[in-house]
Amino acid sequence: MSKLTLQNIHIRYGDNAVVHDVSLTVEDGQIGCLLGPSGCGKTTLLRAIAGFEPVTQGTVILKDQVISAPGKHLPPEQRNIGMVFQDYALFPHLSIASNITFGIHKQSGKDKAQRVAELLELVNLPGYEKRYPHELSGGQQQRIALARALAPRPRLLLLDEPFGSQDVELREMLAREVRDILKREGITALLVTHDQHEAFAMADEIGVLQAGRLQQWDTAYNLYHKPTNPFVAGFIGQGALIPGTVLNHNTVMTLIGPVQGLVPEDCLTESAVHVLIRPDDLKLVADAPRKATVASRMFRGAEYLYTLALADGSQILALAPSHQAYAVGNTVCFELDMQHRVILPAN
Ligand SMILES: Nc1ncnc2c1ncn2[C@@H]1O[C@H](COP(=O)(O)OP(=O)(O)OP(=O)(O)O)[C@@H](O)[C@H]1O
Repeated sequence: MSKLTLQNIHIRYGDNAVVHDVSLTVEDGQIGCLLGPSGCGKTTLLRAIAGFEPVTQGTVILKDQVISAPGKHLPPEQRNIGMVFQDYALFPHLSIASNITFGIHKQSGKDKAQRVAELLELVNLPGYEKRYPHELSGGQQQRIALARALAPRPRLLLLDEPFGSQDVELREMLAREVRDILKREGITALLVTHDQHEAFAMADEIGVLQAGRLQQWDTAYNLYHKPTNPFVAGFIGQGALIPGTVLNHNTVMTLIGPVQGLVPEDCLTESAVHVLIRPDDLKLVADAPRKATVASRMFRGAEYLYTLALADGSQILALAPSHQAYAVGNTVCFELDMQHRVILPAN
């Protein structure tokens, strides 16, 4: 398996530039993910890596080999890259064994049968050789699609919204299962999704894309706890950015009082900043000087997620046990119990 490197990739469709200066590395045996809203260019990047779109500028390198660059384009069939799509596209009239061996027709019958048995074992469906796709659940069919993509021992596996057609509850579980399979095989992979739970469940590193630009390439933990810009702070997890003014290198004054945290070096005293407040940074209590009004609430089983309106109309989120319920319109008191210390420049 192989390391994947994208260096300063730009991609256009005619006059329309859709990917701007994207650079990233997925190390050998690691699982990377491109995460972002619809239309941000995720599939376009994946198609460029697979060789279905040329790059306008930049270089795609797979295991020390330049496979795409302006004026250089290795055809998709020579890249040895496997792909898994949302609709898994198994051939309905072929058995599971024939579906899996579809891409390895050069091997002998005995080698193929051995590879099929090995892959069915790997995806936890041993003995399914003679079945047909319609006899399998959606999740099982997706695992067969994975086995088919792995059959020719690709250098890299690309997965485009692979669990998009599954129930939300199933997706995270499948993502975990597929991660375990890829890790067992030591496969380098790049996943594309707009579902952050899927990304968290599967990837070692995640890139957040917005309008064709990579905003941050990092671990799930860092994206949540250390976002480097307002887009990532708002896109990953839940929370609100509230305005503040820098008091000193370690303190920002906000509407809900002073917040301690490392102020970015380029934010001078008295300059305007934003402070990220996640729902778990707030504790609702019986009495405290800080007050807000319940604007709305959502039942989450063990907890309610409250949207609270502050005096100036800005909103923050808070989690509280559901047995301790507050109605919409109620005034609540809260304390700050800052788990996150994210302060970002205001512009
Ligand atoms: N073949 C094409 N010709 C012209 N424009 C295209 C083509 N394919 C995609 N686009 C445009 O490029 C942009 C990026 O599309 P892309 O499919 O890469 O987004 P995406 O992030 O994968 O979205 P989604 O999550 O909805 O699949 C969009 O504005 C889209 O309309």
